[in-house]
Order: sequence, then structure tokens, then C-alpha cells
Amino acid sequence: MARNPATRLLRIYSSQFKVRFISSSNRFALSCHEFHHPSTQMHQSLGFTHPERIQLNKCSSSGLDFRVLNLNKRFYCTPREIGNSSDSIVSEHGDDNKIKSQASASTTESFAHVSALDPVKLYRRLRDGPISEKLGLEECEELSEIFHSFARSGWASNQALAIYISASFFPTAAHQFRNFFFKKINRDTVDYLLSLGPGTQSERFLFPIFVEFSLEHFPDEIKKFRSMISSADLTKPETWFPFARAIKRKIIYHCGPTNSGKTYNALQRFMEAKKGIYCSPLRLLAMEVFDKVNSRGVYCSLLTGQEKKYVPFGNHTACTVEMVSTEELYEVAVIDEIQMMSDLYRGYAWTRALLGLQADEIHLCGDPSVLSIVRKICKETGDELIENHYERFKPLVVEAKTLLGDIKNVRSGDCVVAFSRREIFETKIAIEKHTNHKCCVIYGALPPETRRHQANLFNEQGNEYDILVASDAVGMGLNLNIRRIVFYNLSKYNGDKMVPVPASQVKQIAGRAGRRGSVYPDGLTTTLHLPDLDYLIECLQKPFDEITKVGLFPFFEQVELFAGQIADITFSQLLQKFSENCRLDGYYFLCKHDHIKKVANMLEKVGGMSLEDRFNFCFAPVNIRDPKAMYHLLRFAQSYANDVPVSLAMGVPRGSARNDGELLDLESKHQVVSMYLWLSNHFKEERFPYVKKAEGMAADIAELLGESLIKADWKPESRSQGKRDRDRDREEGYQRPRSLVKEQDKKRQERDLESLGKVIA
Ligand SMILES: Nc1ncnc2c1ncn2[C@@H]1O[C@H](COP(=O)(O)OP(=O)(O)OP(=O)(O)O)[C@@H](O)[C@H]1O
Repeated sequence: MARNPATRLLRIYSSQFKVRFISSSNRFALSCHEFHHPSTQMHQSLGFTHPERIQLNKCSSSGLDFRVLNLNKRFYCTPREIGNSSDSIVSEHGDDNKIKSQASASTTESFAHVSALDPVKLYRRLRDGPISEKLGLEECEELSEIFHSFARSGWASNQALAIYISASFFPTAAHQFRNFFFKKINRDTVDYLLSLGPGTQSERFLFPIFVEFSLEHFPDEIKKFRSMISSADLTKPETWFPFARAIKRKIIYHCGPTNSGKTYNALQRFMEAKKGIYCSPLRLLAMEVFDKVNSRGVYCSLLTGQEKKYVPFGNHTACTVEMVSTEELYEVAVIDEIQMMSDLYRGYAWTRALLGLQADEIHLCGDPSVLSIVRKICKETGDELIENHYERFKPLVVEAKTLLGDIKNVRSGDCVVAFSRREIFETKIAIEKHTNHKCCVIYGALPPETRRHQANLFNEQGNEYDILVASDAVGMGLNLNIRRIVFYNLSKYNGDKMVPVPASQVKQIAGRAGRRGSVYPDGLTTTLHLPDLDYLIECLQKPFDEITKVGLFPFFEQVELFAGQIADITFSQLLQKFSENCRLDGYYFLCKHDHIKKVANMLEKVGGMSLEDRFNFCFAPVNIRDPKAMYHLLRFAQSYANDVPVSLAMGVPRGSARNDGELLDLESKHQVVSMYLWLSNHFKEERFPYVKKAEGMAADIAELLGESLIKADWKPESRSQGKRDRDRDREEGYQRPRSLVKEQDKKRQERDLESLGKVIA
């Protein structure tokens, strides 16, 4: 074997990722990623002329493989004995000598007296030892690099949370730890660290010493963060409801697709019970159940954010899920659309109802997506779970022909679903212009009363209003006589860009066609454009996604406790800090609250409000993109804070809308009135003395909206609105596609090109 004369000067310290070349007097480092210039002695000893042109081929525990480019020679460097010996073998390429030694094992062996030492002892030895000898420049640089890597380590920062060193304080703590280490250097420890180099190994070695250091040096920071963390602790939410835990509850999960009789069966039990509560995802649905149950002779009250209708002697209540009381005892509770536990914004309300309701029997109605998570929750709460699986009464049939892109092909009993207000009105106008049909309209911004009115008009047989044009708001809560659901398109704007409508939503909407007991018991669905059909079929065939996390949000008391830990901070910052520091168990997420923070920011201008008032005001139902509604909310808060009666200070137009601008104004006005009613229900009533007036106004506006929709034959957007949309589109650099058609065409073209490419290849 050809021995290089330089072998005696070489020693491999750590072979894993970092290799140290040690000459008799100096140390030089070479790493996998970068090459530190060796000194002249090194070059001479190896006979290199341009040492920076060394290319490292491989560096592993079995050795070092590098090429000296300017010599065009390749070398193997073999660790024969690491640590104690200064000898290694460097052989030129072509030598078959196989390397056997295990460098890292040898390294550990040689530093066993350091690595195996109890970190507490090691820390004390450093702390109580003398001020250290000075390190050489290179050593200093490398050690700095090791500490720098430690301070940036996500692993170490995460681990530090366990001893209540916050992520924001960790870099400061790590920096002070570094200073301490450099002051109290210990030769063996330094050598060991240098042998490990920056990265995982040194982090693991340093961390326990860092813990000892931190516990001794930062007791105040730790205490502060600890109490902050424990006040933002959202783990084990099932323990928040001790009274519910004291009851042996029976949970019945009615699990199945739309139109399979889930709610019907749950409501049967609800009506039989001595005392029951029905929790709805929408005001509209709560109203429907309220009417239905009362019409069957079971006295039932209504409770939503905006209205309280007490029915004397009634033991039953239909409420929106956010309003349900976890303090009352019920025989039967129904939680509808339980899969909404996973809703990014409102999911916490379903989670709270499931965990906190004090009822002997809780009926959950929904699709199978949250079944496995409900099973886990029931295990933790100790409740008995009964699963009832359902199939659709009649299968949904997809019409392959579609409307062939021509809206004139609509038929009586059709519901055309579009995903923007503009498209809804365009469709309605086009149908009424080119056919003999008349359209009813349903979309989310309409008050529930108007939606119901439109639904009734559509459901009634024998009138000319036999087509419904609706948004995704039609997917839940209304019993409609729909023969066929026609998707105008299958993409929608998600606030940022156009995205395909999620399969679960497509299923939910399509499932509204052909309800049992309706005029059309057989359901059909199709698309306006042929190319959208594939996506529709794909969505309907897709099994339900399994949800892995459900929403949580803190109660006011939890936020208040947290606020006690931090001084001089705005409410919006407080919420931000809470979300950064809160702890959650594996299958919970903190619900999004950007809209709440936006309202909180606006309300910062209002002084003299308690934290609780601020918290409650932030939950008022307001469209944050509607400046008029935001202005009124600010005004309400100012009056409230100034201790003057909160007035509506808003009039109702005399007649129905004559154009889209007036229609938008009516929608906006209704939202303001609705907000006033909501506030009056969440604060002392005497502070909101105009409830009766507000109720009257809400009813008047809803009626005007209904009349306006019947007459609506104007262009859906005023010019400025259209321009605003176009400007925004331009600013955001995206084109708003009319439907999936273009995308599908593009995909098809791409596929064609691809196959052409294959043929050519
Ligand atoms: N046993 C039954 N007898 C008579 N009508 C029924 C029966 N079961 C269900 N229905 C009717 O069938 C229709 C659909 O039932 P239901 O609303 O319970 O379905 P669902 O599975 O809850 O659907 P969705 O999820 O869309 O609300 C309703 O109009 C309901 O009144």
C-alpha cells in the first residue's frame, strides 16, 4: 500500500460529518459542505499546491474520500485509531484496502469520560471551575459555529418549551449559555464538542447542560412563561365540563349521506323526550325545526343569536349551536351536521356542544367524516357510542348529457347552483330572458326570512316560479322540491384564488335533489358545461375524507386568565399571543380567528371597555369586508362604552331595490340590524333599547329584499363594482375563470401534448 508521507500528520476526530486534519502544531477543519483553508504546513506536508481545490467525495464513519483536483489524485483517509493516535492512513486511489474502523464509536470511546458524565455534574464542573484558558482562533470560530447552530435549532427550541423557556426567549437564553460556556471552558468538553461539530450530535450533548444552566439563570422568565402557558392550556377539553362528565351519556351517531333520514330519526326522539334541545348550524334550520315541532303539538322555543322566542310551557328548544347551554339538563339533545366540528372558523361550537352537553342521549347527525374522531372523544369522555349507518333513500342519478353549455335547457324543478352573487344574478336574468321560467333566488347574504320566502315560492306547485338559482347556501337546512341540481360551474373564489369546490360540498349540494316526501323523490344532478361533468362524477364517487382534527376556542375565562399574565397589550395582540402559546391535544386545532382580530383592532379606538365586553363585541356577526357594517359596529361599541343607549340611527328604504347597488344596500342594512339584535341578546338589554324597532326593521328589509329579488332584472354589478373586481383581479394577478371548462380544456390540451411527446420520443 502506498503510504503518503503526510499520514503521520493526519488524524480524524469525528468521521461522521466533520473531519479534522491536525498537523503537529495547528488544527484545520474540513467539512462535507465547506472547506476551510488548510495552512501552509498542511499543504507542504501533503505536497499540495492549491489546497482549496480539494473535492470531498465521501465522508463517513468508515473514512474520508477526497480528491485533490489540481493534482488530479484521489485519496482515501482511513481512521485506524481515532483520538489517541495521531496516525491515519492516507492511500492513493486504487488501493483496495477496505476501511473497517468505526470512527464515531471510537470518538465516543475516547470521550467517554465527557459524554457519559451526568449533565448536572458537567454543568456544575463548568460553573465551579476556573475561568478558562484562551482558545485558538480557529477553535473559537468552530465552537461559535456549534453554539450558533444550537441557538437556531428547532429541536432544541422545541425541547426547551418543556422547561418553560419560550420560543421567543430561547435565542437569548442560548446566547447567554454560549457566553457562559466560553468563559468557563473545559478542555475535554471543548475537544468533545469540536469532534461532534455543529448539528444534531452537539445539540443533543449541549441541551441537558443548557437545561441546568437555564433553571439556575432564568427562574423569573421560566415562572412567567409557565403561568402564561398554563393559562393558555387547551389540552384535555373534556375536563372543562365536569357536570357532563358526571353523567353516563349515550351518544347515537346517525351517520350517512344527505337525504337518508338521519335528522328525521333524531328529531323523532327529540319530540318524544320530556325535555330536548336541537342544535342547528343555521338560524334558518333552527327556525324550520321550531316550526315543524310546534306544528306537531310539541311546544318548542327558538333561541338564536338574534332572536329568543319563548313558547309557554315548552320544554324543547331549537337553537343555533353557538347558543346551546351546557348548564341545563336535557333528556335528548340533537347536534345536526356534526361534521362541522372540523369547520375552520366555527368548529369549536360543535366540539363544545359534544363535550359539554348535559343530556342522557345525544343524537349526532352527519356524514361519516368525523366518525373516527367521535369514537376517540367518546373513549376519553367515557360515553357510550352507538353508530347508526344510513343509505340514501334513492340513489342520486347523474345526467350525462348536461345542459350542453346552454342555460335555455333548464327544466321545471331545476336548481342551478353558482358560487358567486354575480353568476347567480346573471343566470337568473338569462333564464328569465330566454325561457318562460321564473326564478327564485337563495344565497348566503340574504336574511333567513327572505330565503324561506324564496324557498316556499319555489316549493309551491302551480306558480311560474319553478326554477331556483342558488349559491352553496342551498346545501344545508331547507326542504326543497328540487328535481335536478345543475352546477353552473364547479370552482369558486376562496378569498384568494379560484379553487375547485371540495368534493364533500359538491356531494352535500347535489344531495338536495329528490328528497323523500317531496314532489320529486328521484334525484338528478348534472352540470351546465359538459367538461365539468367528469369532476362532478369524481366528487360523487369519492368516499368521505376522514377528518383528523376538530376545532376548539377558549372561553372568555381562559382568555382572561391568560390576559392576567401579560401587561400592556392590545386585545388583538392578546389573541395572537394566546394562539402562539396555547397547547392543544393531538386531534384538536385552534379555530381561525382573523376576523375576530380584525374587529378587535378596529375596537382599539374605543376606550373604557372591559375585556369581557371587548371579547363579546368581537364575536358579533359582522361582515368584515363590508365597511358600512364595520362602521356601525364601531358606533355601537362607542355608544356602549360611553354608557349611552345604543341607537340604530339608520333608516329603511321606502321601496324595493331598483338596481344592484340598492339591493346590496338592503342586504347590508339587514346585517346591521341583525348585528344590533345579536348585541342586544349578548349584553344587558337596557343598553340596547331599540330591539322592537330593530325587529320591525329586520322584517321590513327582509320583505323588501324578497320583492326586490322577484323584480331583479338588472345587471348584477354596478360599473364601479365590476371595475373594483377587475382592479382587484389585476392587482392579485389572477384571472377569474368562468367555470372549470377552461381548466379542463387546458388539461386536455396538456394531456394531448404529453401523449404526442411520448409518440415523438
Ligand atoms: N321515516 C320517514 N318517514 C317519512 N319521511 C321521512 C322519513 N325519514 C325521512 N323522511 C323525510 O325525508 C327527507 C330527508 O330526511 P332527513 O332530512 O332526515 O335526511 P338527512 O339524512 O338528515 O338529510 P340532510 O343531511 O340533507 O339533512 C325529509 O323530508 C324527511 O322528512
